[in-house]
Amino acid sequence: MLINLHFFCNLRDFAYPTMKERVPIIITKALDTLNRKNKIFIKDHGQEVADLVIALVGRLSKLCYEVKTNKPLTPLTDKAEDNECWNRILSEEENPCWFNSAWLLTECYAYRRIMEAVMLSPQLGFLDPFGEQKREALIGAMNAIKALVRNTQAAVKASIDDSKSKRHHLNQLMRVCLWGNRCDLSISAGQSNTYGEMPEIETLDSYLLTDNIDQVWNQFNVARLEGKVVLHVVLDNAGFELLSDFCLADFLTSSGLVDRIHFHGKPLPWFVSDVTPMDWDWTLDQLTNCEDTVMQSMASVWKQRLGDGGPWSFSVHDFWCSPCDFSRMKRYAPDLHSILEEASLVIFKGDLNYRKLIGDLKWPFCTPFKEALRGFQPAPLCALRTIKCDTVVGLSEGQAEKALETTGEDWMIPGTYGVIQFSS
Ligand SMILES: O=P(O)(O)OC[C@@]1(O)O[C@H](CO)[C@@H](O)[C@@H]1O
Ligand SMILES: [Mn+2]
Repeated sequence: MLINLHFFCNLRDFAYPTMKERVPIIITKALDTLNRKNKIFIKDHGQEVADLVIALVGRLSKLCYEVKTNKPLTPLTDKAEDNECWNRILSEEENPCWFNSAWLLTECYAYRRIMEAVMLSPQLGFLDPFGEQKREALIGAMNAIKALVRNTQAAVKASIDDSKSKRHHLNQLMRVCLWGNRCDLSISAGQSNTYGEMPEIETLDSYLLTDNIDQVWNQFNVARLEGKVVLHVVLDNAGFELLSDFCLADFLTSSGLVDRIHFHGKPLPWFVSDVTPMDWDWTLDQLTNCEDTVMQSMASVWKQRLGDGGPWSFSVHDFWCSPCDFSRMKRYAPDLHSILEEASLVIFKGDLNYRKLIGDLKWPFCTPFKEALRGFQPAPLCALRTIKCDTVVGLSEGQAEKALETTGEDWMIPGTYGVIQFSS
């Protein structure tokens, strides 16, 4: 059994610079944004709310100081639904503090404390400390999105009654969905890192370390023989990545490969870029109201599919914003686990979801993906993940060493490499 193989804040692990530098930068960027918009808050919401935002900024500065000076992790004091679960988990830790507790706990706790600071003033319920960054990122990605939407339409047309073409375009769009995960504001500590035009997807294949697309294709066909094909997508980042998820979903639905798709978002602003219900609605509104008629019509179809009785649906669950890795889902969120059990396939997007799939443990690189799941298998699942922290499994002998040699010691940090890993 793996013991003490969690990430802690020692100099060797990426956990250290994340907690020492990047999380304080992310908190500071959030409070700076709120400070800068004080006049807008007065204009839009009145002096009382603006004063509450000033108090919020004070709470965020205090949180930043606590992180930097390695203070104890304190129980949550807001009245949110997940408060009791969070405080139970914290109470199970022995003297938890920022630099001595497991990284997965402390990093998730940091984002939950940011939202505690907001939710302590119920009148600020409308506030997303990362909203401005996510909106700017989407607007900055509009050219790439215009190209992607057109490519998706062409893929659907080319795939009608042509299984070989369907297979080829699935391959393409799964890759776009994977590499779209590089666009994440937490790793860049808020610097927008969206693409201009999406680079030719094949040129990125040399960075794709595991490609289980054949098993994904096979799973769709096996599920088709058994009846309805139901896909669940556990979303990650808003902006370009969410559009790549929408386009993959559009292709799968329009080509008849999949009958129903359920998307899982986050109930709270999370790791800067993650998709909240507000991001979901705002993104669809941006596209249906933009001047580009192709995007407008595509997004209108998506909105119809999300309507009553449509084939698409969206929901959130507190568990996605808990510090629990997914092997604990059955115990901490049995309702969510049984929802996933209905799926023909569950796609998990991004790095944090991948860390939770494998317990954020320091596995040997060649550990089989299924072994690293440690029993978490509500349904056949596929991880689409660009590597942004120092753990990965399912590699073949020598791959990690080659990547290290080619790219240098930080090869696992900026999302340069990716994996498409399937387990059933
Ligand atoms: O889940 P995502 O959006 O792909 O990445 C989340 C992330 O940016 O945050 C953590 C480090 O701060 C890592 O898991 C990863 O770098
Ligand atoms: Mn994310």
